[in-house]
Amino acid sequence: MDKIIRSGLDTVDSMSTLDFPKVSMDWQIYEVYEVFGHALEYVYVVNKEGLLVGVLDQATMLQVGSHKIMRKLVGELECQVPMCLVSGSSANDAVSLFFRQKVNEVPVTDKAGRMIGVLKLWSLLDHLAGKLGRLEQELNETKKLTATLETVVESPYEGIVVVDEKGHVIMINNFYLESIGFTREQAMGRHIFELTPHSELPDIVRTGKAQFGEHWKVRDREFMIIRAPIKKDGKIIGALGKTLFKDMSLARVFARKLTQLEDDLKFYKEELRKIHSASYTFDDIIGEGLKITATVSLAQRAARTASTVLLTGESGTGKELFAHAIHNDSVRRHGPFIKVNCAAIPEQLLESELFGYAEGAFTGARKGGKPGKFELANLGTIFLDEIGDMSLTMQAKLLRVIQEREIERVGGTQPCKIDVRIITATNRKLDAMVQERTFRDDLYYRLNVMVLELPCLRERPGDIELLANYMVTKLNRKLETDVEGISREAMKILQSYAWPGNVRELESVLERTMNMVDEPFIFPEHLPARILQSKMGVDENQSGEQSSLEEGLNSAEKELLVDALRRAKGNKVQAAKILGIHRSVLYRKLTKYGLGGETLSREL
Ligand SMILES: Nc1ncnc2c1ncn2[C@@H]1O[C@H](COP(=O)(O)OP(=O)(O)OP(=O)(O)O)[C@@H](O)[C@H]1O
Repeated sequence: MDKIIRSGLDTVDSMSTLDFPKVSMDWQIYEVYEVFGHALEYVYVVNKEGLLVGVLDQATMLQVGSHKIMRKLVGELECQVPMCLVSGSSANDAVSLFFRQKVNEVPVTDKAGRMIGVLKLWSLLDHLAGKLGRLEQELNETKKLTATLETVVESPYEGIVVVDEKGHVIMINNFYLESIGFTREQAMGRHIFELTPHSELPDIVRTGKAQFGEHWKVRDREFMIIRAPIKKDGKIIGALGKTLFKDMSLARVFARKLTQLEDDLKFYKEELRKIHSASYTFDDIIGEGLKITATVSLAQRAARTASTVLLTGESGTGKELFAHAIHNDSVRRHGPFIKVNCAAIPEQLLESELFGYAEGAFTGARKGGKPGKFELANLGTIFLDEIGDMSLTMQAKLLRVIQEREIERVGGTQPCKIDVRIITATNRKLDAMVQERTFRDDLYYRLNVMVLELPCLRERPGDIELLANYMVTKLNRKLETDVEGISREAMKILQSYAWPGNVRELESVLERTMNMVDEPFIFPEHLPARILQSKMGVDENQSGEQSSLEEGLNSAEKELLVDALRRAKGNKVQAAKILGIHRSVLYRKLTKYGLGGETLSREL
């Protein structure tokens, strides 16, 4: 008996995955579980404590005869089991009898007839019914999933094929079938090479490497496709081939859209970079006068250091231009250039604008907080324009930042180290403000490290012509105009004007004029009245020498005109070309020198 039980016990492990009911520990019974089939495949023998003491497999039972085993067991345990179990010639008969009678619980009594437990048989029918129910549910779910999958797979816009690990087609949609010219019956189960001889899906199965955006040509149609391995438990069990677009024309539309989006992105990135970068260099600073050239050299020297720079000068003298140039000539040129106009931001906002704010710092504060200009300028330059307009409170905070080289967001708790070069500018007299105690002296001394005083335009009249011509070229680009230049007379007027608004005023006068003028040259009558008024002074101051020079120039010009007309045989368009001037300028000059009609014929 021991031997039988032991040999049976050896099978327990191999059966552990089967769906057996659990042995209840509080049953004082002997249990027999029927597992499957019409025979008792296994008999579990449980002792009074409910512990499994043995497993008898079918072979053992058939060999020995289950009724004998039962008898033996019963004998050993001194109990009786009903005759139905032990009377049959084989275990099969006994089980059949049970199922016919739909009996699955049999009382077990001792020799004295006292019931000592229940012999339980697991009913195969109940077991199967339960299993069937579960299977049906699983089947329904699988059907639903299959229907969903079919809808997805049957896309009218994409072809899909799936092969197993041997390269045989196990799934294919109609779009794909149409593309390769096969029916479903012909394709399913066939090796992919029989459908598309150059298919790379078997390679994907072999290498496990996906391919994306590959070009695929089949029967004069072109597609863009992806191929990907299908894995289960880390093992490659097949491969998927999928076209990405209905055809290449759609792919091209998509590619065009993508390129457009990329271009837009590039454009906006560039715009953002421009906003946060300095646009001008020292080459953009025009001027040959002593004062301006000396200031440029000093600025170039400042660019090579990390010191704070203070730019002073009247409005429009080019302070911002210099700040850009210094940044662009410094080691920080690849870092950001952030400009803050301290006068333009309301006092209560300036602190958060400069230092940022932490999340929840105030009602309406952005989630995650917001970095301030100092943080944005990290590793670059911050240009604090109109520093003289900063309140005393803010001056104190700025001083702290300059001294500590760290900032703390409004409402924040953590100071943050920054590496920023500071350039400040003002058109106010900071030293006088210090005397008046409207500007902190300690901050003034911190800012006053390298001071650049920009000359105003009236101090360098010699540069007006240079600047004006430079502006005409610059404005032609901006306004898309074709102004060739400024006439001598108009230039004289510009040079005699005081330019209280400095270079900015000169630029705006020329912009306004160029917008109005239809001719290639700017003449005095095109200039604004306030500028023209300065002409009076010039006329009065003109010397005899200047007049004779002008006369000389005029007669030389007249000669050139006549000569060109002669060479062009009187053709004015041709003559204008020879002179390199516009036709309308030629007409104007002909009128000026009285070279119209008969006079001209005589001259020629
Ligand atoms: N030397 C110069 N060469 C060429 N352009 C100049 C020069 N100086 C100034 N400009 C031009 O004049 C205009 C005004 O210059 P900018 O804004 O730098 O002056 P600003 O001193 O900073 O003025 P504000 O004090 O009003 O801020 C800009 O278009 C600038 O390019």
